[in-house]
Amino acid sequence: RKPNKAPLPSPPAIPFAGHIHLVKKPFHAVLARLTERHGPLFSLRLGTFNAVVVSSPALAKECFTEMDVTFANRPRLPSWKFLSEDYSMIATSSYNPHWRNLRRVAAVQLLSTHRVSCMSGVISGEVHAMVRRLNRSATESPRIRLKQRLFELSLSVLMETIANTKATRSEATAADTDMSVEAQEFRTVMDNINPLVGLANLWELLPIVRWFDVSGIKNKLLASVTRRDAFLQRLIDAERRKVEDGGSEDGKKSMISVMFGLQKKEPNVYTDKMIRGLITSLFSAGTDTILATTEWAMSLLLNHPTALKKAHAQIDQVVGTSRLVSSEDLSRLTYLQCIISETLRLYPAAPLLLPHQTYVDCKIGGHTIPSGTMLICNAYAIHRDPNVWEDPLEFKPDRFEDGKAEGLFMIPFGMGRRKCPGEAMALRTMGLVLGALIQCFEWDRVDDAKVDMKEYGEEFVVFRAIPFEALCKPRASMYDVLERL
Ligand code: HEM
Repeated sequence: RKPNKAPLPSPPAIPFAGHIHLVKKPFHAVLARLTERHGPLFSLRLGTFNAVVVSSPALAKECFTEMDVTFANRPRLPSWKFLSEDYSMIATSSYNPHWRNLRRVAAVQLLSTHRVSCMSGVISGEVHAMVRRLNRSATESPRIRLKQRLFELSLSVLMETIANTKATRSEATAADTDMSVEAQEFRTVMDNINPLVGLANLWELLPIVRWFDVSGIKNKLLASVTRRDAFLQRLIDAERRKVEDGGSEDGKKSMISVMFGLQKKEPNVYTDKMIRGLITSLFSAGTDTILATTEWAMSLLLNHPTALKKAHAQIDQVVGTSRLVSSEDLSRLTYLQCIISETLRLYPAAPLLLPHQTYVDCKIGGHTIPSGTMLICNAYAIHRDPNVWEDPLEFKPDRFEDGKAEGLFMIPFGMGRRKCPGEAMALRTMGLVLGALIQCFEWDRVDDAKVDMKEYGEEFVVFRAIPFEALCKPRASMYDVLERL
């Protein structure tokens, strides 16, 4: 590519403050609007961070293929110091041998496709439990909220696969909250942390806000971290006791016991700190992302009843009505997969991925980018690029049918070295839960109005601004299956 001597486009800045006036939630939407004005590559000064924002398939490919290593670092966001034991956890660590080791354990030992297949029975078990409780609630009162139920589901899938907690975990109640004691505890921790961190918070960006810290953000973060760590330490201790008592057979091993096995062989590499850090990262990265995507999918389906009917019909044809959707069915439920892809296109749970950073001077689009610059990749804008997608704002799962979208660029899980290692687990869980929700229940809007699709961006995940609410009726043809759950 030819060098580009022209300065990088940049919105008007305020002396000293840079572009702080542009920092608003949801930040991906602000950046998408700036892209319309300044093009797919522009720079921002966000307090102490110099950033470039990339919003086109070509530039994203350039950053995450040719320049993958160059951009494999993470910026040092102040909140990550407290949340991730001084930047030592997988999602926040710099690109170095320590990160490579964490990544190998996560991708190969804990979350590989093979491991996810081994965990399928456990994931299905949690989906069945959710459907059983939903059936009970819907029979009593058809008006259903899904957010807490989906959080309970994603947390219990992680608790079960990470720490085999079935025997000790409390039962979620059938009431509308449908949250176990553990889910309520972890939700509180996440709700306390989420609004305080991420790129759209002045505390992250401006040292002066941190020095005075009038809202006491640092102390709030530290208090939440103490609570989070106590929750996770209890899981680790309980699993250690079980392993000492003999543990489970290979295929059914929890992630913690897999790591204890590694620790036995190489105690200096697989330290307690490393195990605790990995567990923390998986819980933080895996719960809200699965919850948000499934909630978006259900909202889109309620606004597009034809797609919902088509998914129903395929599930009835492939699975029938005498049993629930299973992992083995997922590859044949092609339309369900199209729905999940189209949801991830329109509402990627982490619309700006996680921020990257270059550790050397480099070039993007021919422009020189100095070492230490933060890279923000706007997957949300890329997924809605009219040059790539026909009717980009429309929900059209059919566009993915029969490989029609092959070659069209989307990166809901990121790309390159720092790509999400939880993709296989997320897709398996979302396929099973969405498949079961469609198979077992009739869904309808609570009134004639379409489901409001307003977004609410916190931390790095974008949720529905108004929690999903719908009328839910068990399908008569599934009564027998639901009774047996
Ligand atoms: C719909 C569900 C999910 C979505 C959309 C998603 C998306 C992402 C994205 C965009 C990133 C950042 C990639 C980058 O920096 O370029 C990421 C990182 C990560 N995700 Fe996920 N994720 C999901 C579920 C999960 C699950 C279930 C787990 C594990 C249980 C997980 C674990 C991680 C970890 C550990 C990282 C950090 C990787 C690193 O920095 O090396 N994610 N995810």
